[in-house]
Amino acid sequence: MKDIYALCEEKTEVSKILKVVAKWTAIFTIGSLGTYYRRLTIDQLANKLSMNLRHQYYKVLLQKRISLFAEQNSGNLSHQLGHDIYQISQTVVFEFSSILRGAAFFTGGLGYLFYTSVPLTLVTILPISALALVSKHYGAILKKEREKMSDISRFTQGYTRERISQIKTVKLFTAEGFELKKYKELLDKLYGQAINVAGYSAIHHGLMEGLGQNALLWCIGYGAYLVSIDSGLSIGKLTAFAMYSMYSGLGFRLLSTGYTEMKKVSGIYKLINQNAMLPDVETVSFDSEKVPTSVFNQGTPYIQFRNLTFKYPTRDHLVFDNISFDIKAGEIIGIIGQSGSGKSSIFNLITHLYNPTAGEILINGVNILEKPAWWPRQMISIVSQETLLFTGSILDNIKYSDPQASEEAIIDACKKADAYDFIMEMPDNFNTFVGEQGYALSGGQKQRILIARALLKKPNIFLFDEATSALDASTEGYFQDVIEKEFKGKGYTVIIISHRVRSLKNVCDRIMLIDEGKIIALDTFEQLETHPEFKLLL
Ligand SMILES: Nc1ncnc2c1ncn2[C@@H]1O[C@H](COP(=O)(O)OP(=O)(O)OP(=O)(O)O)[C@@H](O)[C@H]1O
Repeated sequence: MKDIYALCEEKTEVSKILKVVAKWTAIFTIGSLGTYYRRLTIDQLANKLSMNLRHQYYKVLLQKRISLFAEQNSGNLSHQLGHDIYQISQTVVFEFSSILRGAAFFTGGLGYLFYTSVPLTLVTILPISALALVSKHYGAILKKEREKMSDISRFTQGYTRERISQIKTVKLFTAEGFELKKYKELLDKLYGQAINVAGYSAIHHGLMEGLGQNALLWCIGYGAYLVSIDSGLSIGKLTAFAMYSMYSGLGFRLLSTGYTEMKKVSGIYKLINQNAMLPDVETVSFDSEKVPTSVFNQGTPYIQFRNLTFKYPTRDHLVFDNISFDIKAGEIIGIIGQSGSGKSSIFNLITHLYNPTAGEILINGVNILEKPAWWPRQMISIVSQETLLFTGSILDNIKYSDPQASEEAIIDACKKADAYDFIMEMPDNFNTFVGEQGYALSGGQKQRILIARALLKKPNIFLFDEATSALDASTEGYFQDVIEKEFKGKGYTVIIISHRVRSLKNVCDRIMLIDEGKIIALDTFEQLETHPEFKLLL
């Protein structure tokens, strides 16, 4: 750039000025093209990184045991998966490139400054060093404050996400006013923290700008003095010096902003990494591995619980303390017991959603706890109050259990589940949209679709957890017929949890009576009638 500054040293011919300006116009144009490609490449890189990280993190989350999801707010996890990872990727890629540019500007500029005038450089460096200290100090404070803001923001987002997904409950409790007030409180908290962050950020930027400008002023002032005492520094050199000190300043600012931003996302990354590293993982079948046929070759599955002790990870209370029982191949078993006695926990264990503290669970003699978690789940279909429908069409929901299922198989499953007729009466038949969690359907319709979905999977073991609670008496009768017609003696082992004890009488081979985690009896309905605990449930 010497030739540009030389123009300022003395009177120069217009043609020479034009030549120099034309040369530098070309250089700057190439530079701007470089900027275009740099931005494009960086953007592409950032987006690619974000996609890859999201994909990886989703994969990690899908491998976590269900207990992680019980402990964490789902809004929090999806915020991390979406917003947080995007922010990390953008920051890392953009700031890394900024840091590289900053380092080039800073070291190149500084080198030139020392080369031009050592004393002037030292005078200029003083405020820049102060700038570095200020940046470090406020960078650390800002990081903490932003982390706090991020926590509040995450909580707020999770809170509203849950309320919106449960809008029916909010409305039925006429809690709109309460919710609005609560949201305002959360927003006020968020705003308060945002103001805190803004305050520190403003101080940081104000000081940086003030010190930066002073650095330039001191440089020019001292430079003018050096020119006035004929120290060998010309006006042209001083102009060049001022330009390069601005480059160094810009380089420094890029470095310091890059550092602050990297620190900011490192906090967010730490939280994500904490979740990712949680040890409670299970083996997931991403490649649709199959349970070896040898297990099926042994025929209809029989199930054995051996000396099983279990507690939920978040509780100290033992749900089961050393229980054992056998379910024979092809049996239809009913489970009854007071609320909280442990009925659903048996399903949670057979499906290996949770690990027992001690004992064994055997299916056809194979201890499922020694197998990957997907192993028993592949053999089991479960219909429960907790399994919900996804946003999408009826067909999407039914095919979820077997995306490759033929139309014939789908219709067959729907007919067996008594779902076919009502689906055909829907405005778009199988393509009817069911809304989030199946809002656009009645409770009974939802459950029939769930049963059709479970049937389509063609499992060996069926688990029904209060599956008939939303069905009317006639449909429930039909459901019992289905169980008898489709399951009894057809190579399935079936377990049904029900509060409607009498409804199990004709369907089940045996009934398991549980009380506070203890198996009181596992016998025929008639035999159970002698138990006082059984009478309480009738
Ligand atoms: N995810 C969980 N985390 C911690 N404790 C749980 C969890 N699920 C159930 N429990 C506790 O385990 C015990 C047994 O619960 P379980 O759901 O198995 O009972 P249940 O007989 O199916 O009850 P209900 O008939 O009311 O559905 C209860 O004390 C319950 O509070």
